[in-house]
Amino acid sequence: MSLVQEKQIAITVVSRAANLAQSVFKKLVNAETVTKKDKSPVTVADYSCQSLISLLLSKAYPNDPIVGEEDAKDLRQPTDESKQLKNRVVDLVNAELSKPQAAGEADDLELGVTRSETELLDAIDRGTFEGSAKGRMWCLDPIDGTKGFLRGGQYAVCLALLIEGKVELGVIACPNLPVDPSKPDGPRGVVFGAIKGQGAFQRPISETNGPLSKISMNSITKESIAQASFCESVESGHSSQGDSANIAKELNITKEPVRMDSQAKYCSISRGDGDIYLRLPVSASYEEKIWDHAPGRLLVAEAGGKVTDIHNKDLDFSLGRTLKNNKGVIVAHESIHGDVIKAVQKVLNVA
Ligand SMILES: Nc1ncnc2c1ncn2[C@@H]1O[C@H](COP(=O)(O)O)[C@@H](OP(=O)(O)O)[C@H]1O
Ligand SMILES: [Mg+2]
Repeated sequence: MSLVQEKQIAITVVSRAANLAQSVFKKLVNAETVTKKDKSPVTVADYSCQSLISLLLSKAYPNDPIVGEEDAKDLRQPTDESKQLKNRVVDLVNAELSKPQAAGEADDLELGVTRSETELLDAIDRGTFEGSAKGRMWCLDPIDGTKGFLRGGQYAVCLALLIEGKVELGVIACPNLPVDPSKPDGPRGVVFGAIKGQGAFQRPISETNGPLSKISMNSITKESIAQASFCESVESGHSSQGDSANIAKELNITKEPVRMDSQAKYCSISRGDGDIYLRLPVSASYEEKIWDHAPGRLLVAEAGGKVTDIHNKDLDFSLGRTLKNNKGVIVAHESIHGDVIKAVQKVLNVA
């Protein structure tokens, strides 16, 4: 199967999951959110989107492993809370699966058919692959930016295909991002995608049969770097906002940072809504997760940007479920990435 066909499949499954997420968005009740051992929240939408995407992917690629953020352990507990959550997941996924195939959606996914509870829970657990430098694997973040999802901000459904440890295809759906950035109150919901060597594109999620438009980062030079705008996490625990302010000062950037949850940051700068994305380590021990960066990294690269860590090393997706050989993430247009790295290394006192 060609990467172009795989792209159509990835866009279809991610867009379906984005529809599902949108239907849950803001309607969550407490019983639909649980707190994981590491204290991060996980919602009925995280489980449902992982189930839906893993299930559809396994129709198209029964042998491909999936590295997904969630597992179904909590849904399999014999408590009332777990049962309630599980029933809601099954209902939501089946409601989306039962919608017939629309024009433009990929064939062979058996859309229009509901599934048993066992199939849907097993699909979630297909995401427990440990990662590999060999062969094919999919990398899935069913709801990236769960805190953004809960607070009514940005969130993203993120899927990437990796071959021999390299990202070959990436698709990200942002249900809450304006279709036209100049009309923040206009329609929302955009799907972004990229194939290695073939560019980056976007399309409204709802237009399953609509054209994909090519996107690119703003061209920016050393001379205009002071006019750049940068984005970072809303969560100060995910990226040091004090360090980013000092880096901005070092680059003579005066615009306030744009704070946004999820890989919507990669999407925004890929289409020129901003110029730089800084993710600066808060704790020395945290290892970035591959599903938080795989599709975003390809999207930016295909839109004219460069993505490295704070040591100017490429992100290495071949080492398991985390980027264990990288620290932080620095994203900027190729023409200014070197200058941004210099400022980052000066402020953080690293080389
Ligand atoms: N201490 C930390 N440093 C950096 N990232 C962290 C972190 N703790 C959690 N994260 C990750 O940050 C992601 C959200 O990124 P952002 O801050 O850009 O919105 C979370 O994804 P999920 O929301 O999918 O769990 C989670 O994987
Ligand atoms: Mg995430």
